[in-house]
Parts: sequence; C-alpha cells; structure tokens
Amino acid sequence: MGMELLKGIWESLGLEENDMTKALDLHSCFQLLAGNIYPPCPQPELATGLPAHSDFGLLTILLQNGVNGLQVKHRGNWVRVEPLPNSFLVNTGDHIEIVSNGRYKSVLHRAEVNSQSTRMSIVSAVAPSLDAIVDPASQLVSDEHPVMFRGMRFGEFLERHQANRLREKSMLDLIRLHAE
Ligand SMILES: O=C(O)CCC(=O)C(=O)O
Ligand SMILES: [Fe+2]
Repeated sequence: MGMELLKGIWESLGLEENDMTKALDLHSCFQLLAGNIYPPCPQPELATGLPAHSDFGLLTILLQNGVNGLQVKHRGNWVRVEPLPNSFLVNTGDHIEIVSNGRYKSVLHRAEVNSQSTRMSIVSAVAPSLDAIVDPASQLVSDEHPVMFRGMRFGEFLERHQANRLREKSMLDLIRLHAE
C-alpha cells in the first residue's frame, strides 16, 4: 500500500518511479511497526499523549481503534482528526519533504488523551533503506527552487532521531539549508 501511494507521489512530482526506487533503495526499504496505547487520564488537560512532531521516513500509515486523539497542524491551528471506521490515515514524513525539496511538507501532529476511553494506534512507517543517502531529487532543484536540505544517510538520520526528544520538526531543521 505504501509503495502504491509513493508511486502516486512520484508521479505528482514528475519523478520516475524506477529512479526513486533506486535512489532510496526501496527494494530493501526500512519499515517499522509500532503500537501506541493511551490509557484514560483523570486530568487530560494536564497531560499529553504524544508531543507535536513530524514522523521520520516517507509515509506513516496509521490504524486507530476509533477513539479520538490525533490532531494535525493545519494553517497554524491544531485540528482534530476524527478516525473514520475501517480506514487508514496516512501522514507524509520528513523524507518526503527532503526528497521533494519542500514541495510536500511532513505533517506536524500530536496525540491527546481523554478521561473516558483507552486509545490505541498502530503505526507503520515506510522509509528509505538505512544506507540510502537522502537528498532533494535533482530534477526538483533549480534557480527558483534552490536545494533546501543537505543529504544525510537515512540510518544516521534515524540514529539522531532516536537520540532526541520528539520536538516539532527539529530533525528537519538540522539539515535545512535555507530558512523557510
Ligand atoms: O497515536 C496516534 O494517533 C499518533 C501516533 C504517532 O504520531 C506516532 O507514533 O508517531
Ligand atoms: Fe507520529
């Protein structure tokens, strides 16, 4: 499913699927499956489920147990995302922002808790191969669109990500070459 979605994204950017599969070594891509559990909290207004962050990787595919909690930042405001029954929610990750030279943005999101129900989510991340050096696709760099990020081996990005606290889009800021 991730690969089908990526195909559409490459197409929307005018990139060749084969080129991207090769550049990011997607035949041995890094995939991570993680589960989050948010038990009911007696004072939800004093607690955070997950602080605001963007995900590493290209896409994250999220399955929720039908309990509200996810919020995304949209035009400066936090917006609640209602889980739709029998659906996956897909977030764009930092590496789509890097590869697309900023055409796509990674989604800033957070999870809140509530006092009534346990919330659960399962996250599947689709990311480049650990040894792939991820940098903006050369076809998307021009005088009007100067290169926005420096290249970094995905494995190194991940190690640094794991060593840091989740904080907004701080990982992208580490490799950003121009202020937005
Ligand atoms: O629980 C959620 O809805 C979000 C989980 C999440 O953002 C993450 O695990 O990165
Ligand atoms: Fe996330």
